[in-house]
Amino acid sequence: MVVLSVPAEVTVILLDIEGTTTPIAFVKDILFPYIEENVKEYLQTHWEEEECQQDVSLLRKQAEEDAHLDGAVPIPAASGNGVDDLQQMIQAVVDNVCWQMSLDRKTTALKQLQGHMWRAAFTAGRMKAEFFADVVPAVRKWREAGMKVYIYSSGSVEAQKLLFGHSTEGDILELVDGHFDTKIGRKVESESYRKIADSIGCSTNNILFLTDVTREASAAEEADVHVAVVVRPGNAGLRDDEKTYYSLITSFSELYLPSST
Ligand SMILES: CSCCC(=O)C(=O)COP(=O)(O)O
Ligand SMILES: [Mg+2]
Repeated sequence: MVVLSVPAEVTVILLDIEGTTTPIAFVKDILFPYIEENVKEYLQTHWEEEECQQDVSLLRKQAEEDAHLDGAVPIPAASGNGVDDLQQMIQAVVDNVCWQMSLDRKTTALKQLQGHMWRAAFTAGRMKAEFFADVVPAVRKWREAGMKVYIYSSGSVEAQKLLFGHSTEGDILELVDGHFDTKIGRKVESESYRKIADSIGCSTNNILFLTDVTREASAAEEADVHVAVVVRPGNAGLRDDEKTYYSLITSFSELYLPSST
């Protein structure tokens, strides 16, 4: 088995979700289709609620910023002109959400609405999040060795908590010391990793970030965070130069903590 030694200065392990702790197939084949199939009904049922109106406002603001992009779908402001106007507005939000999802965009606005929609499915027990088999045993071991474990995903913090709270391994939320999402910044920007270190109260070089996406690894590394790229079944392939440059692991069990036996 390949073993990757964790540098002694590392005290925090920061984990990506999709493609790292959780199969991309679970996200692409279960979580995302749930949104596409249910968004219209969700909006029609929850439209009058404050939370739903906040989600729509954030999506509208994002749509304004996206206006210059090819195929962007605008969301008109409410004119208050009755049922037809409402149905048109809901359809515009649906089309905007589906357009963003077709590009796998990671905007905070999209991720916030998705999180709210998944809540009903997870809490009703209609959905359970999948984790790779090596994840929970490794995280337990790291924590026993004194490591802190944090999550940094484009999925909203609320959605992250749903996944960890309703997994095929049971409620594993207690294994996580804290969560970060794109509210702290995009995962492909190095400043986000500096802010995460500040928020945890450590230096960036105390963190080891595990992700499947090399653009995220590169941004983290630029901020002096240690990185390893996680290679899982179903993940996008890596170029040869990426395979040579990055430390690669195929299972969390390949990480060796000098402090553990
Ligand atoms: C709570 S994760 C839901 C999946 C998701 O929406 C997503 O965008 C995953 O992105 P990641 O940053 O974990 O690769
Ligand atoms: Mg990922």
